[in-house]
Amino acid sequence: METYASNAPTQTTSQVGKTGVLIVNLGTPDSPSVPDVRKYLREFLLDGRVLDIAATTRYFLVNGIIAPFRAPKSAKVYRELWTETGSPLKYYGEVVERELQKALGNEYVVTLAMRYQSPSIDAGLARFQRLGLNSIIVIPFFPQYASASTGSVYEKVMDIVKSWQVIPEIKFINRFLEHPKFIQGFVQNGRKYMDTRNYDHYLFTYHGLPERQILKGDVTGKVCKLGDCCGKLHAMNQHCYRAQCFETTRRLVKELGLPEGSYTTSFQSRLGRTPWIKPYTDEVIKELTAKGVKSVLAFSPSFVADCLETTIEIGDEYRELFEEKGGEHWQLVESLNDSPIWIETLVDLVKTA
Ligand SMILES: C=CC1=C(C)c2cc3[nH]c(cc4nc(cc5[nH]c(cc1n2)c(C)c5CCC(=O)O)C(CCC(=O)O)=C4C)c(C)c3C=C
Ligand SMILES: [Fe+2]
Ligand SMILES: [Fe+2]
Repeated sequence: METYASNAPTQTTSQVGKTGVLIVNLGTPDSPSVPDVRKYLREFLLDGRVLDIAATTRYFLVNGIIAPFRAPKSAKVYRELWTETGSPLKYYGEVVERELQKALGNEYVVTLAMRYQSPSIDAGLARFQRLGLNSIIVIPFFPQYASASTGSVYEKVMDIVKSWQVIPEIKFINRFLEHPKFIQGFVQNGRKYMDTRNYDHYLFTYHGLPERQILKGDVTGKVCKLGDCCGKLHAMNQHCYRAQCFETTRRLVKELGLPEGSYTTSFQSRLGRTPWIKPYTDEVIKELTAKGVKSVLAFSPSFVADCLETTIEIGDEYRELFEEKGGEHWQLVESLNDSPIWIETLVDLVKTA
């Protein structure tokens, strides 16, 4: 068979013609030690798509303030998250890598990468280059598109392959919130709790973003006002992350059969003093408890694997706030992790790419 990269060092004819599938999640520290967490935060927050401010201010802020002061605090929380298999984000990534490889068979080479820290996107793509694969499918593990997540993965991949002599066909999966099996995965997990008790309210809490990042994505400058306009996803606001989150909730609510008024969409994890997209999860929790809500089932559909933002922020910190304000029963629905339906979702995404 013809190969396009005949000088690739470990290429074998048996690999030629295969498709590389690069599954990419955000990344996590190598360990919960302060130096490793600092290294992770530095790489993450020096990304101009994540902290989208002037480069000199970003360097000053990250190196002078965030890395020295936030790293010890974050490391403490990462120690609570860490299990005997390490960081859940990475552990589930590795299981999914194996399961997806099994499900796809030997026409495909599946490789896990992290946008920050390890295993790196450089290493994953170098593997594909050595094997002389014909095409690559990149699946960022973010159900909704955001410049800070999916956009950053695209930029990194393009930055690496730009120096290759032969750039194979590359397909990027932009988002998958509409995929019925992705929705069904969260529905299955949620039903496990709904079958055993009733909840006063259902919360769909997504990773937040600075408002300016959403507004920069509106090329017309006229469509997104960060208000009710994001409530419906249509041709003109396709790239609005906030609108994509509301659409995700709409689909989940439909499948779960939740009545109007029994659920809320909110945004968590804000950092810094600039405005982030609203409503803020902590404020919603205070409003709900003030209205007498005693039990909440919380979904986190911007994450496909449990991580610091789900297990600790939603599972522990928001629970504490809820109970402090008079709430009685707070339950986090686990993420898709290594569930068979998540593997089936990925198989579909690959086969239809
Ligand atoms: C400006 C800051 C941040 C933006 C913008 C941002 C966007 C964003 N992040 C995720 C997914 C994850 N983020 C995680 C952790 C995390 N996020 C930020 C900041 C921004 N994220 C920080 C500083 C951290 C580290 C933890 C901390 O110190 O608080 C994680 C968890 C990783 C883990 O190890 O478990 C995920 C996942 C998305 C999808 C997103 C844009 C939509
Ligand atoms: Fe984040
Ligand atoms: Fe919007």
